[in-house]
Amino acid sequence: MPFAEFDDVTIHYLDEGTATGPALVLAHALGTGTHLWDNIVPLLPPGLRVVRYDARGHGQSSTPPAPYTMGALIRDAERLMDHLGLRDTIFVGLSVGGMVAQGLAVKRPDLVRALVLSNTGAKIGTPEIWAERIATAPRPGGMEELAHGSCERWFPGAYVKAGQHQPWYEHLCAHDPEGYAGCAAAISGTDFYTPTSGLRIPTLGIAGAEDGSTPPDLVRETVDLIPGSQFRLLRGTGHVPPVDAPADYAACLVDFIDATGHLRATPP
Ligand SMILES: O=C(O)CC1=CCC(=O)O1
Repeated sequence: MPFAEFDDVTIHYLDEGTATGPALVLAHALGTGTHLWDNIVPLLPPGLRVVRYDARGHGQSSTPPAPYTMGALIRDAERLMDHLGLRDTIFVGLSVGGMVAQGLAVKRPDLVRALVLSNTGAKIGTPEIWAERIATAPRPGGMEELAHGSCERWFPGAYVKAGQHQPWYEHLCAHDPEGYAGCAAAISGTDFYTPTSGLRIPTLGIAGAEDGSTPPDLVRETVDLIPGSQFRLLRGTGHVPPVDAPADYAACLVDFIDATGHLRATPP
């Protein structure tokens, strides 16, 4: 199981596909992990190197004491990519992963040649919403309460009614409250409207029509900060389309990878 050890955190990652190919990096949402991408990776074109990782406080990465800053989450991605010798990648970030994507592209343009900002925003929620979740996470039954609310916001009603959300509900219930609260604090303190509006790289925004966390208008407003960006609205899905609409989601990625010429790019 690959791990990268840094001074304050150990990051678990998966490095798949063609080792010498141009790279795609996948950064997940709050309360999920590398498995968010399980249905997507097999649908990506051959020839790519596909790297995904667990954010600090998530999955098999370590959980430093909360709270975390967005700067720390960005630094983790940066250090992992340097550790793996990745440059000129397409960085796909979903939700908080999309915030990391924006910050990383501003900080280290050598690492990111194109961006997919999926179900995310330059700013997500309000300090009050995040303070409430940070207080709830460590309470007895707190993660269950958060898991319930998350599934309501993340998935279309019919998906929840049919019980298809159940594995994700259980995953969220079992999530380390410190890791959840730590990353929630990072989101709470982040407003990327100004830095993101300075980006000048190919960008695709992906939104789910039934996303109760980062609605389509927020995703569109965010990618509109970057001149020339594209926007795709996926119907019948919510906040985590790699889970409930993998074929449509992968098709968006494949079209974008084609349009950027990434597979024709010379690997680093
Ligand atoms: O938990 C949510 O409602 C949605 C969310 C915000 C940031 C993230 O990664 O997930």
